Amino acid sequence: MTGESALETVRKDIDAIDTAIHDLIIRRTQLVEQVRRIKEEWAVKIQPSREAEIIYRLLARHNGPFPKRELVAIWRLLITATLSFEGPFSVAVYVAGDDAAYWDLARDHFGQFTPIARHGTVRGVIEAVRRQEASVGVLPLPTQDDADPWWRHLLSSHADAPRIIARLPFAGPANGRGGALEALVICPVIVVPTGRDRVLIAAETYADLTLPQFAAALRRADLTPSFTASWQETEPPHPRLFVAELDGFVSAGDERLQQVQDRLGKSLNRLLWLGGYATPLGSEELGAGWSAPTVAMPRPPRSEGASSS
Ligand SMILES: O=C(O)C(=O)C[C@]1(C(=O)O)C=C[C@@H](O)C=C1
Repeated sequence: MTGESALETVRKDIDAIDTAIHDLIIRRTQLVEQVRRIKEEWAVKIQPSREAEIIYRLLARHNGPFPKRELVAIWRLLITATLSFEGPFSVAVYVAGDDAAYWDLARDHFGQFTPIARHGTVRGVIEAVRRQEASVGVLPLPTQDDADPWWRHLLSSHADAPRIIARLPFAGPANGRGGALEALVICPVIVVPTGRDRVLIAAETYADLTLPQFAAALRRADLTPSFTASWQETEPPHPRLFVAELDGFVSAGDERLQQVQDRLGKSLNRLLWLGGYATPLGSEELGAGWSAPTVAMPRPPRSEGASSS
């Protein structure tokens, strides 16, 4: 067989495979039509934990040279296409001036055809999600020295309040303008355990409670803070706020949170669950070719107002 006729034969096989993949996409969408009807009355359609589980499962069974990041990208597009088929789906993203780094992160995760609206302030993103003008919001990953930490605007016990649902990028840095930049996604939906989770909680105090004391109380209750930060509210009644990211799934009703509340007693005004995320894929899972960003949030320096763990 000549090279050209061999190529012809292989291309016929590729065409047959493309047809089979296409048929399966059509069948998958028919099933999603059932999901769409089940969710008809649901205000929020996105199920971030289910999305992560789909990708964890496929990556675990993957083999052969097809790159895992591209495999994830294909499924992200399938899932995002499905979401907009279930109901209107849009993204509010924080864009600081000309720097569209978070836009790129949002586009990589939610696809190039999902409507994305820019907001020049983190508050604008949160309000857009709260008013249901956007389905999800993309915000910078909190750091120790945020001048205006957005997580404090999420302190609400309201059932429909926006919560943290995902961390981006989910499958390692792509070719976006942000390089190793990371973000959190918010939406008024509650994540459920996937087996690979982190959650964020916030606390409010009017007492002399310090962040190291708060972090120590978490550890005494068998919780593992991987990031903590604090904020002194400038507006009356001037509470001091703490945020902590915890390793593993901890639900809002987890008895360990109750233990923290009991131990700190009156010095803790309230302890709130801010949501969580299925942990993004690490470089070892995705294969070589790029250097992984730190998967835990930046560790706080050992200084006043910060505790390391
Ligand atoms: O399983 C669901 O709830 C779906 O809506 C289907 C699906 C998918 O495409 O598999 C789409 C969107 C959700 O966020 C999760 C999964």
